[in-house]
Amino acid sequence: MSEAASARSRLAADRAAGIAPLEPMLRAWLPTQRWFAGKGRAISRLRAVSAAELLPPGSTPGLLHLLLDVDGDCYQLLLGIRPSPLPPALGPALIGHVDSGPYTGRTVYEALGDPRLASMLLERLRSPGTLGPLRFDRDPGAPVPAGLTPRPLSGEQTNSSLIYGDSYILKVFRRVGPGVNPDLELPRALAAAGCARVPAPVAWYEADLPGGEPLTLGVLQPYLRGSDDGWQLALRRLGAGADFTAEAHALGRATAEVHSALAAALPTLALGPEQTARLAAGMTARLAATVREVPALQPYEAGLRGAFDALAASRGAGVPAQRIHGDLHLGQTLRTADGSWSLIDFEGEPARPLADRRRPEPAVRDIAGILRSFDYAARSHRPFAPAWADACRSAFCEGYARTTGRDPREDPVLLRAYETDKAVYEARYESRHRPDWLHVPMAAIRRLSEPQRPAHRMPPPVTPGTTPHPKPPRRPLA
Ligand SMILES: Nc1ncnc2c1ncn2[C@@H]1O[C@H](COP(=O)(O)OP(=O)(O)O)[C@@H](O)[C@H]1O
Ligand SMILES: O=P(O)(O)O[C@H]1O[C@H](CO)[C@@H](O[C@H]2O[C@H](CO)[C@@H](O)[C@H](O)[C@H]2O)[C@H](O)[C@H]1O
Repeated sequence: MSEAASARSRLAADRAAGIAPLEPMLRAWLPTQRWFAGKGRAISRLRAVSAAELLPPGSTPGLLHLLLDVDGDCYQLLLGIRPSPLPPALGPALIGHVDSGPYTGRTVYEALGDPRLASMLLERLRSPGTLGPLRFDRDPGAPVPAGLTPRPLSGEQTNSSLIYGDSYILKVFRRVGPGVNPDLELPRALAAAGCARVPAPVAWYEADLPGGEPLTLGVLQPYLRGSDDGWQLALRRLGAGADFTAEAHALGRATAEVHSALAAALPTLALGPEQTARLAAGMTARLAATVREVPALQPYEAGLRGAFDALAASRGAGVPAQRIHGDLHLGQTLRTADGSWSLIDFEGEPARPLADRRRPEPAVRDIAGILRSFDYAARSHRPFAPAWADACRSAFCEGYARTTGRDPREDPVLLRAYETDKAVYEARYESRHRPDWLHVPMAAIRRLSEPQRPAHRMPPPVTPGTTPHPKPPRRPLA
């Protein structure tokens, strides 16, 4: 680090203590952000964990990087600082005006909305090095061109992303914690193993804070221009009364390739009877907690528990466990312009502790996630299209088996336990975030709580492209 930069970082450390004048505006602004997890309750504690000036506030614009502890959760903020008033184009990014302390008379705003600051961030990622607690790194074999035009990604997401020149996408993680984020760790491991199913990180940045592991803050990876999100594609096909089994089959193969590469590249385990029983106990405990939160589940609790009891009782031999995606559903898949599938967003379920998300698990957890997604798609359609979902589920499993030699349906007890666990998770997710969608996991809950009958098993394999498909929708989606 240059002398000037080190002086700046010392100054920034002093300013971490001096951000007090920003506090009131941050308290008001944070709950308005999609990525802020503490909505619905007043913020009691807010303090800066670190501050680094990527551009000093004397420059116009200035760029301040903050890690904020908000009631025990750590958030990453990138704040632009300019003299008032802001240019009109930055109006929507406004956070507030400062009237005391080191930034007196200036306006603070969300930096990712400012193309100049977004460009500056890319420049920083292009040249490895440190600035205060921040460490910028890149893959030396994948140089990123300068001067790419930035734009924020529109649409719902857990974090915040910027697209550069339609060639790269930078994900800025919002809620962060010590330990490498699997969304950096797994794609890097896959890239090193030569697996092309996942866009390979080309640059990333982390924070080194005293006394802990580094925190992953952002990852830059190639942007798959012109790709279709698997969820939207499935809905479009359903709406047109069209078949999706060829795609489901190919997605099964792609998922299996990713699983095989992860198993080869990273530690694996065989879960013995005790560990399997513990896994089942974890699912049972999640169910009990969810029943308390979503009373509609209560009549089905005993039936659902049966799936977990069966898992606990079923094991003589070990269940293979490995690193997995952890939150796989159709919205995490991209079909590229050449028709091949890629998987994205390896963060896992963001609400789970990082240590849990990094633990090896049976790969069937991911498979259950995709199978549930076909059901979601079919139930978003009017009329409900069960044959479409069944055919997709079969085609996916077949594609998976084609690559790994093992059809997930050969272990119905394990598959049912994971599908049940996912449906329970979805019931909680929907009741918290989209109550209008609760009926979708509830339908699965009813089905999965029934005693297992042979008829309950999935239909035999289909030849892709030959599925009976539903009629076009008669009325809009729910
Ligand atoms: N490499 C990529 N190429 C094209 N689009 C992408 C890529 N990575 C992410 N996206 C798009 O960005 C959206 C958000 O990405 P995601 O990793 O799911 O972020 P988050 O974890 O914040 O939800 C995805 O749904 C997808 O549409
Ligand atoms: O946004 P994330 O990727 O973190 O995932 C969360 O939100 C998903 C909805 O956006 C939710 O997925 C559920 O709904 C999908 C349709 O919108 C469906 O395809 C999935 O199968 C279903 O689980 C996901 O559960 C939640 O973690």
